[in-house]
Amino acid sequence: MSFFKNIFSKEKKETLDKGLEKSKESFFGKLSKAVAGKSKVDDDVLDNLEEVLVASDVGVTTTLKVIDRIEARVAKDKYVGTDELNKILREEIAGLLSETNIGNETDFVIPDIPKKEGVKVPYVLMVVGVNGVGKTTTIGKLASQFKKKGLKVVLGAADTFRAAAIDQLQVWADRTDVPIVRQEMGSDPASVAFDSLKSAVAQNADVVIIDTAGRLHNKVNLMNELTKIKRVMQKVVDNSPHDVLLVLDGSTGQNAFEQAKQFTKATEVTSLAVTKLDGTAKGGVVIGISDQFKIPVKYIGVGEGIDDLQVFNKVEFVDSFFK
Ligand SMILES: Nc1nc2c(ncn2[C@@H]2O[C@H](COP(=O)(O)OP(=O)(O)OP(=O)(O)O)[C@@H](O)[C@H]2O)c(=O)[nH]1
Repeated sequence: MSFFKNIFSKEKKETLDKGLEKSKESFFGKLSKAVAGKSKVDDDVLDNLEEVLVASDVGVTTTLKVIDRIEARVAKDKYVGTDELNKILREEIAGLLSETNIGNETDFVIPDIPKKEGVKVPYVLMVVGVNGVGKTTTIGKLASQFKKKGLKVVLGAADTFRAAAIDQLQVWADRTDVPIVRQEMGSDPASVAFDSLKSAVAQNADVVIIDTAGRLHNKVNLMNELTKIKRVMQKVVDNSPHDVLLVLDGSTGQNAFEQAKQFTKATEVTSLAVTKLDGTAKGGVVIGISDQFKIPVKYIGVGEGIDDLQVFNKVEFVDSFFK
């Protein structure tokens, strides 16, 4: 029985366990096969383990790092059963996640931004990511969670490239009963972001979430657009955005790595949300991306429902993944 069960809410744990079901099944099945019939950790076992990690979308670089650590820890040819190997693997992966995911957050909180000349300053969260990864849904879920915490939220529809994106954000604004700042399709995204921040300040809002367009096919445009949005936002709130959250679809495995690479080249990404971890066996992507890009995973999506976004907690994640 796991010690962590006592710390975290039962409901959250159940959703996480269920969300990671496919990743776990596939991981465990393969892990058991990797050591089946073996009585010691030899090159064969390490090779098999490497294959399992790569197949779980942990990524080659991170996989090799984990294998090296296990090799350094377990004396070659020493007897190690599945349970013990699993325990060692779990400890090494938890250690790896700890290098980037320093805190152990369990709740939707945002830092307080000091007042400026006596006026409340909202926390500015800019959300980036390509279309279809679950960006709008994540923004909606975040708005709902922050609101539940008693925070005043404003949404900014700065993805003006497609009318559907604005309309979809409007749907979430209505659903969560949160004000939204929007303009016509095709209007300047930076202007929408500027208006959103002005509106948030005027309304004494605690947090403003800015949706942006994620057209990766033209990296220079993307970079220019995000840079301009930031520059214009800083006219209203110093040092904004306080967080640039990149949303990645966990079910796309290696594609998510590629997107992380492109976005980190285009702008400074300060945190990650990995969505759609339910229904995929590629949960290992969380471990690899966080390790390779040295960016903390802040949120994970484990379902389509409004409450199916969780604050990423490395202890819970590893506990659930390896249970
Ligand atoms: N199963 C599951 N589905 C999710 C999750 N997050 C988002 N989705 C679904 O993914 C689909 C795409 O999500 P959107 O929020 O529309 O994606 P987007 O990135 O904003 O894409 P555009 O609106 O096309 O820009 C929707 O059907 C969501 O319900 C998740 O964690 N799990």
